[in-house]
Amino acid sequence: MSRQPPIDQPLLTLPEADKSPLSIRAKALVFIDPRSQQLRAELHELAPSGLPVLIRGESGTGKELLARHIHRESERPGLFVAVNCGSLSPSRGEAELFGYTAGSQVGAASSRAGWFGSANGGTLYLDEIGDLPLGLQSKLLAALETREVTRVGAGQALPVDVRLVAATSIDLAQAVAAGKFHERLFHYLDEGRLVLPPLRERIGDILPLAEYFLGIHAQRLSLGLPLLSASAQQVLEAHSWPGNTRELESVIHFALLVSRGAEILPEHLNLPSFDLVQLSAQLRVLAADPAQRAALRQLLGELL
Ligand SMILES: Nc1ncnc2c1ncn2[C@@H]1O[C@H](COP(=O)(O)OP(=O)(O)OP(=O)(O)O)[C@@H](O)[C@H]1O
Repeated sequence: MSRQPPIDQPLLTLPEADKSPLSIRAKALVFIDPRSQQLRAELHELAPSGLPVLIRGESGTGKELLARHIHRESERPGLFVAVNCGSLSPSRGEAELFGYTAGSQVGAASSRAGWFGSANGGTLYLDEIGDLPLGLQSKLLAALETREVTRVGAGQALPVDVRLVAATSIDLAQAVAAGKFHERLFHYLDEGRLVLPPLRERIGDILPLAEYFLGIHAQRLSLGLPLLSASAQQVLEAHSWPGNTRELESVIHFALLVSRGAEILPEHLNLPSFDLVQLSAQLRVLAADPAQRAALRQLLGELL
C-alpha cells in the first residue's frame, strides 16, 4: 500500500469549471513528467503571444485540454469555441464555419454567425484540422490573414479577431507533401508548435493522473478515496496506453466502481498484468537466438 506524494505545483486549473462541457471532465492539467513540465513552460510562453498554434499528439493525449489552457492564459476576452473538423457537414461546412445570411440556406430564416464568428475576440480550436476539405482550408487561411469573414450569401465581409489553435493526430507535413493539406495554411499554423507526447513517453504523469482521476471520480460518486496498491501502480506504469489519458481515466473510473472505494488492486484495473516472471521466461527464449540477442542487448541498453 502506498500513496503518491501530494501534487504541489503542476496543476493548472480552469476557472468556471462548471460551464465546461462534460467531455472535458478534468479541469486541471496534470503535468509532472519532465517532458510535460517542458511543455507547460512552452505553453506559458506561447499563450499570451497571440500566435496561431498547432498541437500535435495522438488521440486522447489532452490536446483540447491544452488548447483550453492556452485560451485561459492568453486572457483573450472572447469565447473558446471547439470544433471537430471531421464533424463539419460536407455540403454545409462553409456555412457552419463562416456563417450564413437569411435566405442563403434552405430553411434559413435568419442569419447566423458560424463557428469562426462565434470565436470573435476569443480562440477557435479546430480539432483534426487535417480533415478540413481543401476548399475550406483556403477560405480559412484567407479569413485568418485578412481578419475578415464573409458569411455564405453575404455581399460584404465582416471584421473578426480570432486566434486559431489547431490540433492534429496525423503528420500534416506529409499531408502537404501528398497534396492533401494547404501548404501555406500549414506554415501559418506551424508558427506556434506544441507536441504532446503519448502517455507511454510521459511515464512520470501516469500515477499523478491516476491519483487525480481517482480523486475526482471518488468525490463525484461520494466514495472514500481508495489507495492505489503498489502492484496496481506497477501495472499502470507498464501499460502502453494506446488510448492515452482518455484510456487511463476510464480504467481508473472502472477500477473505482469495481473496488467500491476499497484499495485498488491489479485485478480491478482490467489491464494485462505485468508479470516479471513470465517476461523473464520470454526474454530467455528470445536471447537464445543470436540475432534476437543483439536486438535485445540494444533495447536494454536504451532502456537502462
Ligand atoms: N494532463 C491532463 N491532466 C488532466 N486531465 C487530462 C490531461 N490530459 C488529458 N486529460 C483528460 O483526458 C481526456 C482526453 O483529453 P482531450 O479530449 O483533451 O484529448 P485529445 O487529445 O483532444 O483527444 P482527441 O484527439 O481524441 O480529441 C479528457 O477528459 C481530458 O480532460
